Amino acid sequence: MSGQDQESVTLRGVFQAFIYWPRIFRLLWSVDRGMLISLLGWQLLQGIAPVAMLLATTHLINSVGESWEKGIDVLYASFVMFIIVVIVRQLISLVQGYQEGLFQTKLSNKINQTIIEKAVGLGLTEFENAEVQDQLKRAQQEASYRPYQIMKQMFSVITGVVTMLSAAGVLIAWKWWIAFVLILMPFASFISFLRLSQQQFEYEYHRAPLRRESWYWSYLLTNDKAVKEVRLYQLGDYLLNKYMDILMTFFRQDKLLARKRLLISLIFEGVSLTLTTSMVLLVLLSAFAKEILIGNVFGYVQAITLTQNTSQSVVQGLIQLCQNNLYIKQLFFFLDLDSAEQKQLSSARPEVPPLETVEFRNVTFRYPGRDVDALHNVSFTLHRGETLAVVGKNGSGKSTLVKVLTGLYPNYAGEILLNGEPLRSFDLDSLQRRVGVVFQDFMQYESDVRHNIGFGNLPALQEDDKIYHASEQAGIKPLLEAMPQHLDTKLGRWLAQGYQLSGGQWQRVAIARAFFREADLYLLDEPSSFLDPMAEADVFHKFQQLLDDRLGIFISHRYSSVRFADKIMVLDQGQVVEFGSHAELMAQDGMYAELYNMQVNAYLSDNKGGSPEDDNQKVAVAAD
Ligand SMILES: Nc1ncnc2c1ncn2[C@@H]1O[C@H](COP(=O)(O)OP(=O)(O)OP(=O)(O)O)[C@@H](O)[C@H]1O
Repeated sequence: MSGQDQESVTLRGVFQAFIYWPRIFRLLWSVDRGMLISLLGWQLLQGIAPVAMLLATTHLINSVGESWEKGIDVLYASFVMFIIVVIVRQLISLVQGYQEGLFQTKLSNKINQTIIEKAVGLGLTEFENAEVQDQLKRAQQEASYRPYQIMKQMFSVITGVVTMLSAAGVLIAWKWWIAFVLILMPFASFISFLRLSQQQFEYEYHRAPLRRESWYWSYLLTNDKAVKEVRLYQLGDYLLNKYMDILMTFFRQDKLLARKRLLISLIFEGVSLTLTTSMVLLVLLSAFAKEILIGNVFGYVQAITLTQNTSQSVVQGLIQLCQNNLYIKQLFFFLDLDSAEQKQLSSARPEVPPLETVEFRNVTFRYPGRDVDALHNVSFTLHRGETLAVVGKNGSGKSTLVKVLTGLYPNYAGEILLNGEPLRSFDLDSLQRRVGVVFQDFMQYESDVRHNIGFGNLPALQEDDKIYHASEQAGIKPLLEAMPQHLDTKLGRWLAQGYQLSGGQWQRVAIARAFFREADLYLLDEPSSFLDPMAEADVFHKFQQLLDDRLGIFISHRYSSVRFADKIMVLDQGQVVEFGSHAELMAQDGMYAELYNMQVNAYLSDNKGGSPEDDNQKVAVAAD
């Protein structure tokens, strides 16, 4: 973790975090300045209200005695004034509550939007980094309410100070030192409580990875995808225990803190109660000695408790402000993350022109934290109208090649050239608009068919003919036509009346999504892993047609499809070990020929005596 984070856990860091206040103010201001100003106004009035109540009550009680001499009108006048103060106070509180609720929602929406915008802007390597994920989690967890709390606490400190000073004013007129003691007393607890808050923050800070882990266990226990394995392997109790272990760790820490807080509170409450009761006794004795009126007994006792309570709440407010400072720092820390990858790719650059050639020139890429290259000196050239099949064992770098080519991992060495110009010199978005891709771990969107396919080309989302055309190319048009609401049929299990598809059908939807994009370059990463041999042959046939004047790269372990590609590249441990057409590679009798023959022989030995049908079909069945 960075030095900045460690620093925040010290007491000095608590105060240093006040530097974020101007930013918090700007944030609050940007949400709704009018509402912010009026909330501040209400808060000031709220601060004066208790003392106005106190004075009105004192006046009311004293007016009883006055009315004996001056008549009943004096009493009525005080009573009316009292009622007005009560009504105004209630009204202020209601209006303030209403506005606060609205403002809180607006603020929380704005912050969540800002966090998500930041997360979306991160590069893939950054996004896959566990530390960045922890920071995101910390920011998300605190963000929706901390800035609001800070604002509320600032307000309540202001209100508290106004109330405290006005209540103390009542006492100063009588005995100034009482006000002085009452105001200063709670400040003695400031450092102890602050340390406690700091400890709580430290616990919270280190909880981020554990929270993610606990979230994952609970996700496995409650998600419909995981439920089959969890049931069958009887993982339920084991996972639940893991989940509960984490929760219990949190609970033990919280309990320890709660005990400390109880102890400190007991000590300070004891001292403060002794002092306050002594002062109340002093008021009573003064009344007994006829130094003050009965109405003033009420006024002074109220002023003592009000001053004591408000100075205590001012101190509590300050402590919470300091504590929230620490949390808010996490939010800004995440928002200030320097996304090197995005910067590298998002500065103003020319658009990618229609693609004619794609060339890899000695491309090398290594994942962060790894000590071997996932791609090492990979070179090849592909022209418009050609298809390239990439084959190789598991972990040989095939999927990485797709991700590097689409700009998801920009930190590669060597050069990727588009029409002879470096990929890095182009605008990334414009490249991605020219690419249709099916990832190995393609998405299954819990939405309707229209969106599942339409996400491939959002501007054409409402163009039913085009969606049907893409679905035809992916071989699922008859399925869509048979669905109850056709393109508006919801897919998956999360939504009500969701229509669940088989693995292969989902994969074809993903293929339709890629085909729906009017792309120059299609990248299919094991697009037939879930498909039956007939479906696979059908999809590849359509793929070849689609690629008539475009570029296509597909990754497959099924040699029945691979053999028809114009070029075949064999990767082994990130390096190109063979390159050529099917015939050329078979003639070389190297790794490709070995893998190809292995699949054919496996099929043939399983089907001895069967009629010699289409060779393509045999290999397809043998594959995977
Ligand atoms: N996100 C990642 N972070 C770190 N290492 C990764 C990541 N993805 C893949 N790797 C590593 O990079 C290497 C190449 O992985 P890649 O997914 O490109 O292989 P592949 O040829 O597509 O394998 P498969 O046939 O199993 O799909 C592997 O050693 C893998 O462990």
